[in-house]
This record gives sequence, structure tokens and C-alpha cells, in this order.
Amino acid sequence: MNSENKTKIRVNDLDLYYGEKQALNGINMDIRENEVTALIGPSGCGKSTFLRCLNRMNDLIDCVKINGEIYMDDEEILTTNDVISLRTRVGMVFQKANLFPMSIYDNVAYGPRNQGIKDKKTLDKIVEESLKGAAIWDEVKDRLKSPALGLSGGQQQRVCIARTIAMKPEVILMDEPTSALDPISTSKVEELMATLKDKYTIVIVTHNMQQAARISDKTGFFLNGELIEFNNTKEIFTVPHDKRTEDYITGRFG
Ligand SMILES: Nc1ncnc2c1ncn2[C@@H]1O[C@H](COP(=O)(O)OP(=O)(O)OP(=O)(O)O)[C@@H](O)[C@H]1O
Repeated sequence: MNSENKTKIRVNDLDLYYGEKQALNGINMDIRENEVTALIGPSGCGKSTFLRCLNRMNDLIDCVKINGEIYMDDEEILTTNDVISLRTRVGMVFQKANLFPMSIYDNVAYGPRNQGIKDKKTLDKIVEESLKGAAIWDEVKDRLKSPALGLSGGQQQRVCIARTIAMKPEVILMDEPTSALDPISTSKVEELMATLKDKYTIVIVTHNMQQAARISDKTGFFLNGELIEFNNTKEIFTVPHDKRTEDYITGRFG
């Protein structure tokens, strides 16, 4: 962890309601550039809801009401009209690989093509760099035109990461990206995160506390829609300040 990293995303007093039900309550968080921030907590405590606020994915859900502010650099995210550009700057990787039924190449080139890039050489370069960045190039370079859905689950998840990188995001959100993977694929994705943070700011939701402890610089512990504790990962896992954090990480509940 580098204590001098600047704040990339600042969350001020964030509340979120699904209809009458409050799912996030007064969240304040500073997410630092080029760090991995892990969000942990029991099922239903609001981790994914919080993550989705960071690229306005909750806009797609009916009857969501949000109060508070989220700044990325100097821009307020919740009121920006340019959601498409926000989602380019803040990419997302989901729990289950969600590749399109098309070739590996076309999956990675999909976003850049949508942005109007047509030149083959430029696309070739983006595809190669993105697959290299996602540590999957060597495994797929000889079959770029093969169906992406023919890859293993772990390979598909890394192609999803490549597809996200191809959009040149600043922040990558990951919602339990390894929960459907075997231990070998999981450790490949974990190693990848350690290299990705040199270029990107990463926020990851994980149920796996060992994973949070291994890969993140900061950890936030959520409970019932509140951010109970947010601190350096090392501190959270060795000297938690709140009894509820301690109970959770020692497996006393959740
Ligand atoms: N689309 C939705 N409509 C209504 N309520 C929702 C919706 N999505 C989530 N919720 C509720 O908001 C609360 C927080 O859910 P959320 O999925 O953010 O929790 P989580 O911590 O990510 O859980 P998990 O670890 O199980 O994925 C839960 O009570 C959930 O039932």
C-alpha cells in the first residue's frame, strides 16, 4: 500500500433505497488510485448495491432512490448526464463470465468497435494488448477466431477482464469474480489483480476473506447496509477496531 496514492473515488453520505427498503445507509469512503479495495460482509449487506452505484448500474433497477454524492476525480457520478462515458471509465467484471457467443477476438474488439474503431491493425493491437494485460494471451493467441464460449470458465473470466481492459477504463469493478472458479483459475485471477492495479483502480466484492486479505490494500466491512469499518487490509485483519468486524472475520457470524 502506498499512502500517497490520490483519491480516485470519494463517496459522501450515500443512502440507497429499493422502494421503502433502505439498502445503504450513510456510506462514506475514499477509494485510492492504483489500489485494490475489497468489500466484504455477510450476504445481503449491500456490497453489490454499493459497487453498482460506482458506475450507475442501479439506474437499470426500478424504484431505486439514492441520496449523497460520489465523485470520481472532480466529476459527480450520480448526477452526470454522460452515463455511457462513465461506464467506459468504470468497467465491470461480473461473478459469472458473460462473454458473447462470438469469437475470442470479436468479444474483446466489441467495445472498441462500438466506439467506432474500424481499422483492423488498431483493433488487432487493442485485442493483443488487452489479452496480454489479462494474462490470457499465450493461452488463446493461436485461436483468436474460435468461439469464446469454448474456453474454460477461468479462461472466460480472464477474457471478460480483457474485454473490460479493451475499453481503457480507469476503474475496474469486480463482483465476486472468482466465486465460480476452481482454485487454480482463482489464483491466476488473483495474480492478475496484483498487476492490474499498477494501471487501474480496482474495487472487488468478495465472500472470500482470505482473498480479501491476500489481494487488497484496503478493506471495507459492510453490515446491514452500513460501512462498519474501512481501513488498511492488514489492520482490518489483525487489529479490527469494531467488535462486529472482529466477529465477522473470526467467523463468529455470517
Ligand atoms: N433489485 C433489487 N430490488 C430490491 N431489493 C434489492 C435488489 N437488489 C438487492 N436488493 C436488496 O438489497 C439488500 C442488499 O443486497 P446486495 O445484493 O447489495 O447485498 P450483497 O452484500 O451484495 O449480498 P450478496 O453477498 O449475497 O451478493 C438485500 O436486502 C437485497 O435483498
